[in-house]
Amino acid sequence: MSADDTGGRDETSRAADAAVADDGSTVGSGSADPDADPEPSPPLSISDVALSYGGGEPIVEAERLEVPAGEITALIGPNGSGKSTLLKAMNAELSPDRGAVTFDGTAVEEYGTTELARRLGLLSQAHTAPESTTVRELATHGRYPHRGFFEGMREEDYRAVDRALERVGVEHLADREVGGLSGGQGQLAWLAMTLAQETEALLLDEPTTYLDLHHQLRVLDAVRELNAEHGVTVCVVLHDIGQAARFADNLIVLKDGEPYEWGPPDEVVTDDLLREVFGVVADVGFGPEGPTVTPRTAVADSDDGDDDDRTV
Ligand SMILES: Nc1ncnc2c1ncn2[C@@H]1O[C@H](COP(=O)(O)OP(=O)(O)OP(=O)(O)O)[C@@H](O)[C@H]1O
Repeated sequence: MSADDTGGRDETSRAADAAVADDGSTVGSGSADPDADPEPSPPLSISDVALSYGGGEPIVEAERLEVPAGEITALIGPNGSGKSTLLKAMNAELSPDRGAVTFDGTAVEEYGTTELARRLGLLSQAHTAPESTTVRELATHGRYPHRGFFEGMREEDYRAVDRALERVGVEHLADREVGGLSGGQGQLAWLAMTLAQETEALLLDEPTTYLDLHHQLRVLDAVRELNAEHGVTVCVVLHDIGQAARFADNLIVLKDGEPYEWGPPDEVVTDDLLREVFGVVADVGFGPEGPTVTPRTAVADSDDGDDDDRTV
């Protein structure tokens, strides 16, 4: 699918407000039959958006993009191409200079902060918490949007925190202070906080950074599980293109702040794309789980992507 193709997806099939599922969780709309497919959470849509910091030159411009309802979409692109900036706009942290980002048909800025946080969870790259905060306390912060201002933790909040710690595999770190964690352990702790929010949609900015392969797969499995069990809509920034192609239902490729291509991985990932967008010569194959990518070498900086095959 090309960047300017509207895709014609039906935006009317939106889930009702989050309901309490059988296991007490509040993600998605739940279902009486555990074997039935969950009703998908709403989509995120971007139309005619220009994003900048402080009203300067646009960093991202996109006519139309969609993170489809109840599907996993990976946002990929070179360093500085605008992935985090786009995610910030999806979470109403950055107001568009033009156009709108909508979730469930409403511009994200029109939601109150707490209401949006109840429905949309963001794992950003910028983490700050007092060093003495324990992993469990951090995960507990994820429950604030679901509690009244003066309310303490309810039974369902404790259960949500336990579920998040378990999903991410950090129960054994629950009483450790975040200041004493390794980079990867810290990343998992912040992810547990985001999952404890139990939202209908998840925006994850490089959730696998710092993680060894086992933990990368564990995190992606946890996200896939949430998507399959609760229909959670996911937009995730990943740098490993092969991993993104295996994991996601759709890819959005950003280049220099503009959508270059979007659609299913087997349509999007080609050796031309890897060369022209990522500046790498790579072999692209097709396995049972979708495209496989074997990077060979970096294209020389002076190569403009024409027929010249020089490599560094
Ligand atoms: N707070 C900011 N103020 C001004 N410019 C910014 C700010 N944050 C990012 N930028 C600029 O916006 C552009 C896109 O940055 P962004 O972080 O969105 O890219 P990215 O694709 O997520 O990159 P990476 O893969 O390196 O994380 C870059 O040129 C960056 O320098």
